[in-house]
Amino acid sequence: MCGIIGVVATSPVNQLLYDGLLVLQHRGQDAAGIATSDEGRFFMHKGPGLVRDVFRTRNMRNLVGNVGIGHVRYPTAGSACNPAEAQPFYVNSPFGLLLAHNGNLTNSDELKREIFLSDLRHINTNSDSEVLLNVLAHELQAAANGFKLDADAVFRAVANVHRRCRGAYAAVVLIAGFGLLAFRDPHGIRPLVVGRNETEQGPEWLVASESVALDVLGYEMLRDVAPGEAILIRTDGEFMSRQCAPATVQAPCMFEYVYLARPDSIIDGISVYESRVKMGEYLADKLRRTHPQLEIDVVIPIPDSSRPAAMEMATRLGLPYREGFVKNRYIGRTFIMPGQSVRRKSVRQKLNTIPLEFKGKRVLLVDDSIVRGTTSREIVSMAREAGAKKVYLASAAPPVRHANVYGIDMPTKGELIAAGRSEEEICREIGADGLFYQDIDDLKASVRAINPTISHFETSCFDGCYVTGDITDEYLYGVENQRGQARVGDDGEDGQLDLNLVTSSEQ
Ligand SMILES: O=P(O)(O)OC[C@H]1O[C@H](OP(=O)(O)OP(=O)(O)O)[C@H](O)[C@@H]1O
Ligand SMILES: NC(=O)CC[C@H](N)C(=O)O
Ligand SMILES: [Mg+2]
Repeated sequence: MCGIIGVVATSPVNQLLYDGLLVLQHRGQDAAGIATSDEGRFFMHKGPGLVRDVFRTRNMRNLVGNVGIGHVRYPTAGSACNPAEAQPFYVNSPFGLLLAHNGNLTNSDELKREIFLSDLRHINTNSDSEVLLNVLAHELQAAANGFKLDADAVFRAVANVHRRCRGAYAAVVLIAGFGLLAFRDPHGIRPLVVGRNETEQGPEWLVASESVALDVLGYEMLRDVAPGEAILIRTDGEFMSRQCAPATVQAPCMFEYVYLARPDSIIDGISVYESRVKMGEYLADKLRRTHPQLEIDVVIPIPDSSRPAAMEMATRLGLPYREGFVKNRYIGRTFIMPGQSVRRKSVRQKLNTIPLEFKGKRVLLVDDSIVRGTTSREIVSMAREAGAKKVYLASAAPPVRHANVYGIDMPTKGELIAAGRSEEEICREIGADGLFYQDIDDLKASVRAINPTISHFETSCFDGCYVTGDITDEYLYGVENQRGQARVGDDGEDGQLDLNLVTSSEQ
């Protein structure tokens, strides 16, 4: 779940893209990049690290132009420490293209072979996003009418991308001298919204992973990009869109609502915050139903993402809500950090207890999800060290028992604390006195309560049902091996990349 952003404006966009990436930082902490376009010429700076570390004033000055795209990366293919896999990716032919991608292709190995053998294109990294760009490049070349590119050709090319690519992809693409293209896979697994800003010089358009970017940058939210849809904005501000997939079954990723997205975002008509509050409501009702005698003195959230659910649980159960853990705001999200040892260390560095809230009490700790158990193991023992009499743990999401192949880096079942374990065994493993999970149906109901028009969600990590229909055990086994090897040495490395590209503007 990387963060992507694209803009067509009437004035320079470098600062706007930087600010937008800062707002999307929670979606990827490993690398960042911005590319801009000015009169058919591309400018790009990208590298490993947080947005604030990757861009210096001199880099920003070089990013000229009124059109651009940006990316923050959380790798699901390749490795976190390879600077060559930072995005956007560039190909010079046809026309000059730059792409930023959120998601994960599930047939990238197959496509890579095909691209080499039939399309005569070379892929130089292990990133599936480079594959996506090359498929698009090939299809654009084939669809372009002679040397002239028009909107119809672009939409036909995206239709062929949908035909060839499997998995999850929300992408923004700069086409040199032509404009900004944005598209979402036929299931709409990863989010993408479009907004507009009226200026005296004409309309400006912004496409981003989450609506919070529109809010903060002063754009008015127009709508979500529909599953399978492509949006094309010419450099002069002309806006066009077309449905490019023959059949779509909308299935937004459930984990966006549980954890990934910011609570102040609205994805596919569902307020992330409201859905999390509902999760708390359903979980409180389940707890009362299944454990009517359980005595709890206080509800304590595990910051940050669990707060809305924890607060609602406390209200519903008629219990006090207390902030028992203080978070160091300068340490990023643990779950999306590369490498288990760094994740474990960061939980202790990030969270500290206020003993007063634990001493002699029966505490109910609430988290949004338990994935590898890194956070809960540490937190439960910290609560005991702080003097808690009983430590119960509730998870606003059901047990995560299956690998994710659509843009969340949990490719190996073995790393998931709930894989192959009963709830009692997980509870023992975590060291809690009781463990309470949300039911999958209640999770779905929590999200549907906000927007009943969406009937399907991508819930594979909870139920093992993969919406794209192409995921076999053999495939999952292959991914486990591949990712296991790629992650070795994911401990960070410096290496920034500047590109100052001259491209043709003769389209
Ligand atoms: O079981 P685990 O593998 O530890 O993963 C789950 C935990 O990771 C996330 O927190 P994170 O610290 O990433 O971010 P947050 O501050 O948004 O809660 C999530 O909110 C859980 O607390
Ligand atoms: N989490 C994502 O969206 C990752 C995008 C892409 N698969 C990469 O690894 O860079
Ligand atoms: Mg958390």
